[in-house]
Amino acid sequence: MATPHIACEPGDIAPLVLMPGDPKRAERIARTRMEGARLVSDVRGIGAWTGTIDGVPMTAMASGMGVPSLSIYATELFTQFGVERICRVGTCGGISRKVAVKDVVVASAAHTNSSVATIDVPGVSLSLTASFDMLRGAVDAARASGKRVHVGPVYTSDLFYSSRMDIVPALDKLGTLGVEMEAAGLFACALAAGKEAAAVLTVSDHLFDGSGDLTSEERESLFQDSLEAAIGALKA
Ligand SMILES: O=P(O)(O)O[C@H]1O[C@H](CO)[C@@H](O)[C@H]1O
Ligand SMILES: O=c1cc[nH]c(=O)[nH]1
Repeated sequence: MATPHIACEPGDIAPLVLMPGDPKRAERIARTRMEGARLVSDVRGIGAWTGTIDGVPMTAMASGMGVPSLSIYATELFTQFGVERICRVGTCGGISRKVAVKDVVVASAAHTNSSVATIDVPGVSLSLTASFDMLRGAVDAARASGKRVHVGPVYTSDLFYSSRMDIVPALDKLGTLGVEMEAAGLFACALAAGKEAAAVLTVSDHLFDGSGDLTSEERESLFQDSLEAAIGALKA
């Protein structure tokens, strides 16, 4: 049965989902890393591609940008399409000076200014964390490839263009690796549905040094290391 935002039958979506923010990245994952990929839904230009990766059925489908957009797709996938695990394959801006552009960041948790952390249980700010098994799978896969990988908390911001850049040094001091816009929402949707999620991010720019920032074309295409770690997370 189709939902308002996904026009296919539950059997058209695999239990394991790779979820970039960018629909073009989802299509690129399908065309370059999937076997037998077929487009099963394309509502609002958010293509859902289902095929196999290393013999395992998987779907690649974008979240769009921000927690509100991601939460629509993640909730429908978890609650209506039998999805068990979603791994975000995203980009982030570096906050910690330990991370460099093109490095892989595996989010163990996500701090956020989004209401997803506080809306469900009044008076409580929820801990929004990755699934332990998926986290371990992502880190093992990333380390096996010999690439630079960092594991730790990220900051999920509701705003890309924020007037509060003054908070970044405090986040840095608390060990926050980078900033992006969806991980906390994904972890919250998984919690609510009793399912699992993780987030693997390519560092696309650095808040304290913009000299090596990726171009929009590179943001779309330079995600190979993150993708392999995300596949490791889904298969763990
Ligand atoms: O590259 P994606 O996965 O979209 O992730 C990051 O890029 C977008 C902002 O440019 C936001 O969605 C942010 O989270
Ligand atoms: O949200 C994001 C994503 C990538 N880079 C940033 O600086 N912010």
